[in-house]
Amino acid sequence: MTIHRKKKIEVRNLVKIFGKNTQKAVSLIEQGVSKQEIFERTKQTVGLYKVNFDVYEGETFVLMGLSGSGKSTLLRCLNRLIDPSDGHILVDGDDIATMDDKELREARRKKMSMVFQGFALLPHRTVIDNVAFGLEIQGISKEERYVKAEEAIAKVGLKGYESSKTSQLSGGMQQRVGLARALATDPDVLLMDEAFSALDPLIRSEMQDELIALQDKLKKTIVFVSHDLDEALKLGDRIAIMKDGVIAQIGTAEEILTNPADDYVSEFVAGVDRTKILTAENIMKRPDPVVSINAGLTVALQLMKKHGMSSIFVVDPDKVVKGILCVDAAAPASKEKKEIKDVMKTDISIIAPDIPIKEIIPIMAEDALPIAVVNENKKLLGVIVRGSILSALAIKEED
Ligand SMILES: Nc1ncnc2c1ncn2[C@@H]1O[C@H](COP(=O)(O)OP(=O)(O)OP(=O)(O)O)[C@@H](O)[C@H]1O
Repeated sequence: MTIHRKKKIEVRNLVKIFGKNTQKAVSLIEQGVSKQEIFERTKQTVGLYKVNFDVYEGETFVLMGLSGSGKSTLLRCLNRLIDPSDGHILVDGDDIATMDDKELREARRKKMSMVFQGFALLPHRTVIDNVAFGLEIQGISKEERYVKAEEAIAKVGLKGYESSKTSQLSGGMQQRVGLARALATDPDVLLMDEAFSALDPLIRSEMQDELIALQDKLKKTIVFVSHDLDEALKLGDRIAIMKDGVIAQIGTAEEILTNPADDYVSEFVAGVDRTKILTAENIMKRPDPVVSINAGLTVALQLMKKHGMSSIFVVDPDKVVKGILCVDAAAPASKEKKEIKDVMKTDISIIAPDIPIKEIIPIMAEDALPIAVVNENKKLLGVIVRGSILSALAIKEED
């Protein structure tokens, strides 16, 4: 990643062994013995082994993996709901792993909140009491906690429901209460453990959209656990794929789909609809050569011949796309002393780099000419031809 951003969380060599004889288990892992065999031989469970990653400020980082891969253990180590066996968890440079109780309480109060699966609400209390509860246990005055609770309730769109009993609310609304409770303390970091897994698919998708919208405004650092790949791809700026307590790959959705680190990750992502995830930017080719609108048709024809192209994009001196020149039109026109601008096709397909393949396919079907990928100033960034889509989707061309 080239953008320079502040690291909010740095996890270093994190190990969690469930059981008493952690050293024995660690030495077996180091000999390459599998998690399953370690359990059979020692009754120790490897929860996490030498996990390393960073989460940047304002990022949504998703921990993803099959059941038992260690996602929840990892998330719970971040705020020490589970004590790690070894390693470091730096939040703003302070090591959560080595904090004493007082420091830990302080860090949890100021820095991190957790949103649980199944909401963990008090059913007979009202919405506002539930939201204020987190502040109450932190010893914040009644007046202040109700002001903050009101604010958090508004953020999650529950204004008007302050005095409803949570047991009377729908699942989606209950999860909003859980989210409001986590937001009430205004934490920098939100830890979300399968937060939407208990919701039915439609509500779940709605909550995902709302989290994305909320995150656009609040810009928290979010670590989100999910076993659902679609959810991970939708929410995560980056995703860590876990297997047997280790991280198999960390990357953006595009990186993981286009360049899976191993067979495990490949299998994991095999069923994903790539046309929804991969964008123009991921599949475009470099746009060279292009021809200047001020060049002659002979130059354009030579370029096309040299590079085996049947068409070429025409650009102005600022690299802004002006049209496309096809060899069929250029060849006869060059004999009539015409200029590029007289014969180029100006009605061309132009798309932004973040357009998913799903939306590019119909454009390509309508017009077989290459598509120009341009930035907001219409400068040419890349070119998409039929083959770019086919190879991105790993489809063999029949003819
Ligand atoms: N308290 C515990 N005592 C012993 N083993 C545990 C404990 N908690 C978790 N484990 C084991 O640690 C491993 C990782 O579990 P964890 O719950 O973190 O996985 P997960 O990826 O979150 O799975 P799920 O999606 O099912 O919640 C599993 O093998 C699990 O059995």
